[in-house]
Amino acid sequence: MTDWRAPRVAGAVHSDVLLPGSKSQTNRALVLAAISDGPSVVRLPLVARDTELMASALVSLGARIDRGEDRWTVEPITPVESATVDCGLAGTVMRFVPPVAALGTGPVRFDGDPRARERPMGTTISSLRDLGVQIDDDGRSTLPFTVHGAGEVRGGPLTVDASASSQFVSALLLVAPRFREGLDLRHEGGSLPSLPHVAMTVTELRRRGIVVDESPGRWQVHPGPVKALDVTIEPDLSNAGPFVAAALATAGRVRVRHWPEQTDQAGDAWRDLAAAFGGTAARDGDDLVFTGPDRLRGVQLDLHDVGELTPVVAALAALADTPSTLTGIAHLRGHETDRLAALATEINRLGGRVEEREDGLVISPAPLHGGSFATYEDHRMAHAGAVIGLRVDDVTVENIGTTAKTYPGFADDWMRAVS
Ligand SMILES: O=C(O)C1=C[C@@H](OP(=O)(O)O)[C@@H](O)[C@H](O)C1
Ligand SMILES: C=C(OP(=O)(O)O)C(=O)O
Repeated sequence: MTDWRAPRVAGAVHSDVLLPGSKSQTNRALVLAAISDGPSVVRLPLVARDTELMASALVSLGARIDRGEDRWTVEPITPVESATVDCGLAGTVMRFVPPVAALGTGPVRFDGDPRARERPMGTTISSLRDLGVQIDDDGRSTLPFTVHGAGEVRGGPLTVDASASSQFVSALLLVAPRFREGLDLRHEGGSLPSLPHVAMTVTELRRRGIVVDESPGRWQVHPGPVKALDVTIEPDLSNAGPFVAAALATAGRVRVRHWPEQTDQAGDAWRDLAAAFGGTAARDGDDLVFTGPDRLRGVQLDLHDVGELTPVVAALAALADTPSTLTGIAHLRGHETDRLAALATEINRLGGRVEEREDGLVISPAPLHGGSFATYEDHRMAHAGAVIGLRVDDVTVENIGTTAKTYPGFADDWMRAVS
């Protein structure tokens, strides 16, 4: 646990940032490579706790991963007799890997960090059971559990409630081409969050030759081989958030290198979020340049589609000089921590005025003071603390090392960017 004094800046932040690869793209590329028809190459993968856990999980299921610098070669799974998978706190590992294990023949036991045992897993367990897969969970509907693969999964029609996490949908779609009948998946229940992440799943399947028919709340994945591919991972635009926020919070200017022209990443929404806070985002060649407003104003935003951006948005809102309302994000209570409770508690501890609502936060202007900002094993809470610390004296972010979940170099890159 390394507590870390967040750097306070006197003036505007001006900097260039080169971000590590996307967690969501890296972990999709690894899963698809592990079930594909030959060796795949993943270039510029994110190397961080969540992707290391994914790589280890797939290796324990029988894949081979040869890790060169900036280039991983993945040989697909050859079945193993049994395995154990450590999911850490990675939603993508705990939701994406059980359907892969269901294709195998031996028992695969899944567990993770203490908090992982509290994250929603019921839909993964019930959907695989509905497809005929045997799972032992001692009646808990959470981690730990054991998947007993029978060598194949029939697939076909399936209805799930994925209102707690889009990852329940993505997980099934990723492996569906390997089900005997493919999959005709419907979501029924509360509104499905994080739609860009589902779009990313569909894009990645199609790039590998899989036919996917889509209509709202329904995905039909045709069975067939997953073509091995040589892919390059985009920079992680969700992790661009704190740097974009540095420009917005200080009337600064931050250039994010290699921002893709077209992408499914949720973090692409930073272009609109910057405008909502009164800033600008302008393309300059391969890069996107964010400029902050003279006065940061509050925002009224429904973040249902891009929930993972909330902690940094909330930090900016706490620095704004008019009130903000953030809605559509009840599902954040099942993330790395209950992010609505954590943000309200920690911002209020620094003198803020945050009210927690059932599905969001109301954040009113208040003079903030220094203090300790707890992070609850949540990388994005650490980002939020760093952003607030730019404009408030003596903010200490507890356990900055938690950023290693998706961005091991965060603290160093932040110091460089803001000093
Ligand atoms: O599929 C993915 O890669 C992700 C989907 C989203 O999950 P939720 O739908 O649970 O928010 C997102 O928040 C998470 O960081 C990554
Ligand atoms: C919700 C997140 O992660 P996970 O993939 O563990 O769900 C996140 O990174 O904001």
